[in-house]
Amino acid sequence: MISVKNLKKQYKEAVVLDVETLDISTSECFGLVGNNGAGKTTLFRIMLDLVRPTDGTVIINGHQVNQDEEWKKFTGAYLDEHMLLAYLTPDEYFQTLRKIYGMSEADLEVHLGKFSELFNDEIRGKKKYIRDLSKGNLKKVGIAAALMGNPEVVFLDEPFENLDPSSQIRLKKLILKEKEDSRTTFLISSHDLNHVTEICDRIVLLEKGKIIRDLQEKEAMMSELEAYFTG
Ligand SMILES: Nc1ncnc2c1ncn2[C@@H]1O[C@H](COP(=O)(O)OP(=O)(O)OP(=O)(O)O)[C@@H](O)[C@H]1O
Repeated sequence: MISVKNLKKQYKEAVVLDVETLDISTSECFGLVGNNGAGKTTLFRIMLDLVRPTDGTVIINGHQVNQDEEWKKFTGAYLDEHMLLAYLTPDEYFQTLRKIYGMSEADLEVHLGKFSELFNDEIRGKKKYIRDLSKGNLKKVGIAAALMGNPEVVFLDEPFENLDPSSQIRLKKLILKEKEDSRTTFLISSHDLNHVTEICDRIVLLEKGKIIRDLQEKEAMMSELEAYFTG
C-alpha cells in the first residue's frame, strides 16, 4: 500500500503539486496522466525521494520514503536516463546490478530472458555503451533494470515514449504478464491514453498539480479521458 498525504511542491510562488490524499493498493496498476507540466514527474520524483516536498508525506508499505531506506529494497524505478550508468555497456550494467541485488547468473538470465522480444537483438552481446544507445533502447535497458530483483513496487515514467510500435506492444504484454505473475504494484505515467487505459486498473488525471479525476471503472476510462483531452 502506498499512501500520499498533503503533498505539496512549490518553486518560489508556483505551486506545482498539491495532492491531499492518494492511496494506491498493493498490486494495483496505477496510471498517471496529465498535460505537459501537470506535475506527473514531480509526483514520482517526490515519491522516490529524489525531490524534497515542500510539505506532506509519502509512505510505501509502511515506510516514509524520506525517513528510512527500507522501501528501496522492494522498489524499482525508471524515470529517465540519468538513472543509468552511461559509461557501461548494457551487459556490464546488468552485471553490476546483479551483484548489487545478490542475484545469481542464472537468475539474471531468467530475468533478461523475459525481455528478449523487447530487446529485439539490439541490447545484449553488443559492444555499444549505454551513452550511445537510441532513446528507445535506453528505455528498454532502464525498464529491464527497474524490474530486477523482483520489486514489489515499480515506477515507470512514460515507458512507451520513444518505443517503436512493436516494442510498445511487447512492453504492454510484459507489464501485464509481470502484473499477473508477481502481483507487482505498477505506477505508470503516460501520454498514451490507449496503452495506459489498456494496462491500468485505475487512472488519475493531474491538472496543474491537482488530482482532478480518479477513474477506476475500466469501461468509462477512455471516454472520460478523451472528453477531457479534447477539451
Ligand atoms: N526544478 C524546478 N524548478 C522550477 N520549476 C520546476 C522544476 N521542476 C519542475 N518544475 C515545474 O513543475 C511543473 C511540473 O513539471 P513536471 O515535469 O512534473 O510535469 P509533467 O506532468 O511530468 O510534464 P511532462 O508531461 O511535460 O513531462 C512544471 O511547471 C515545471 O516547469
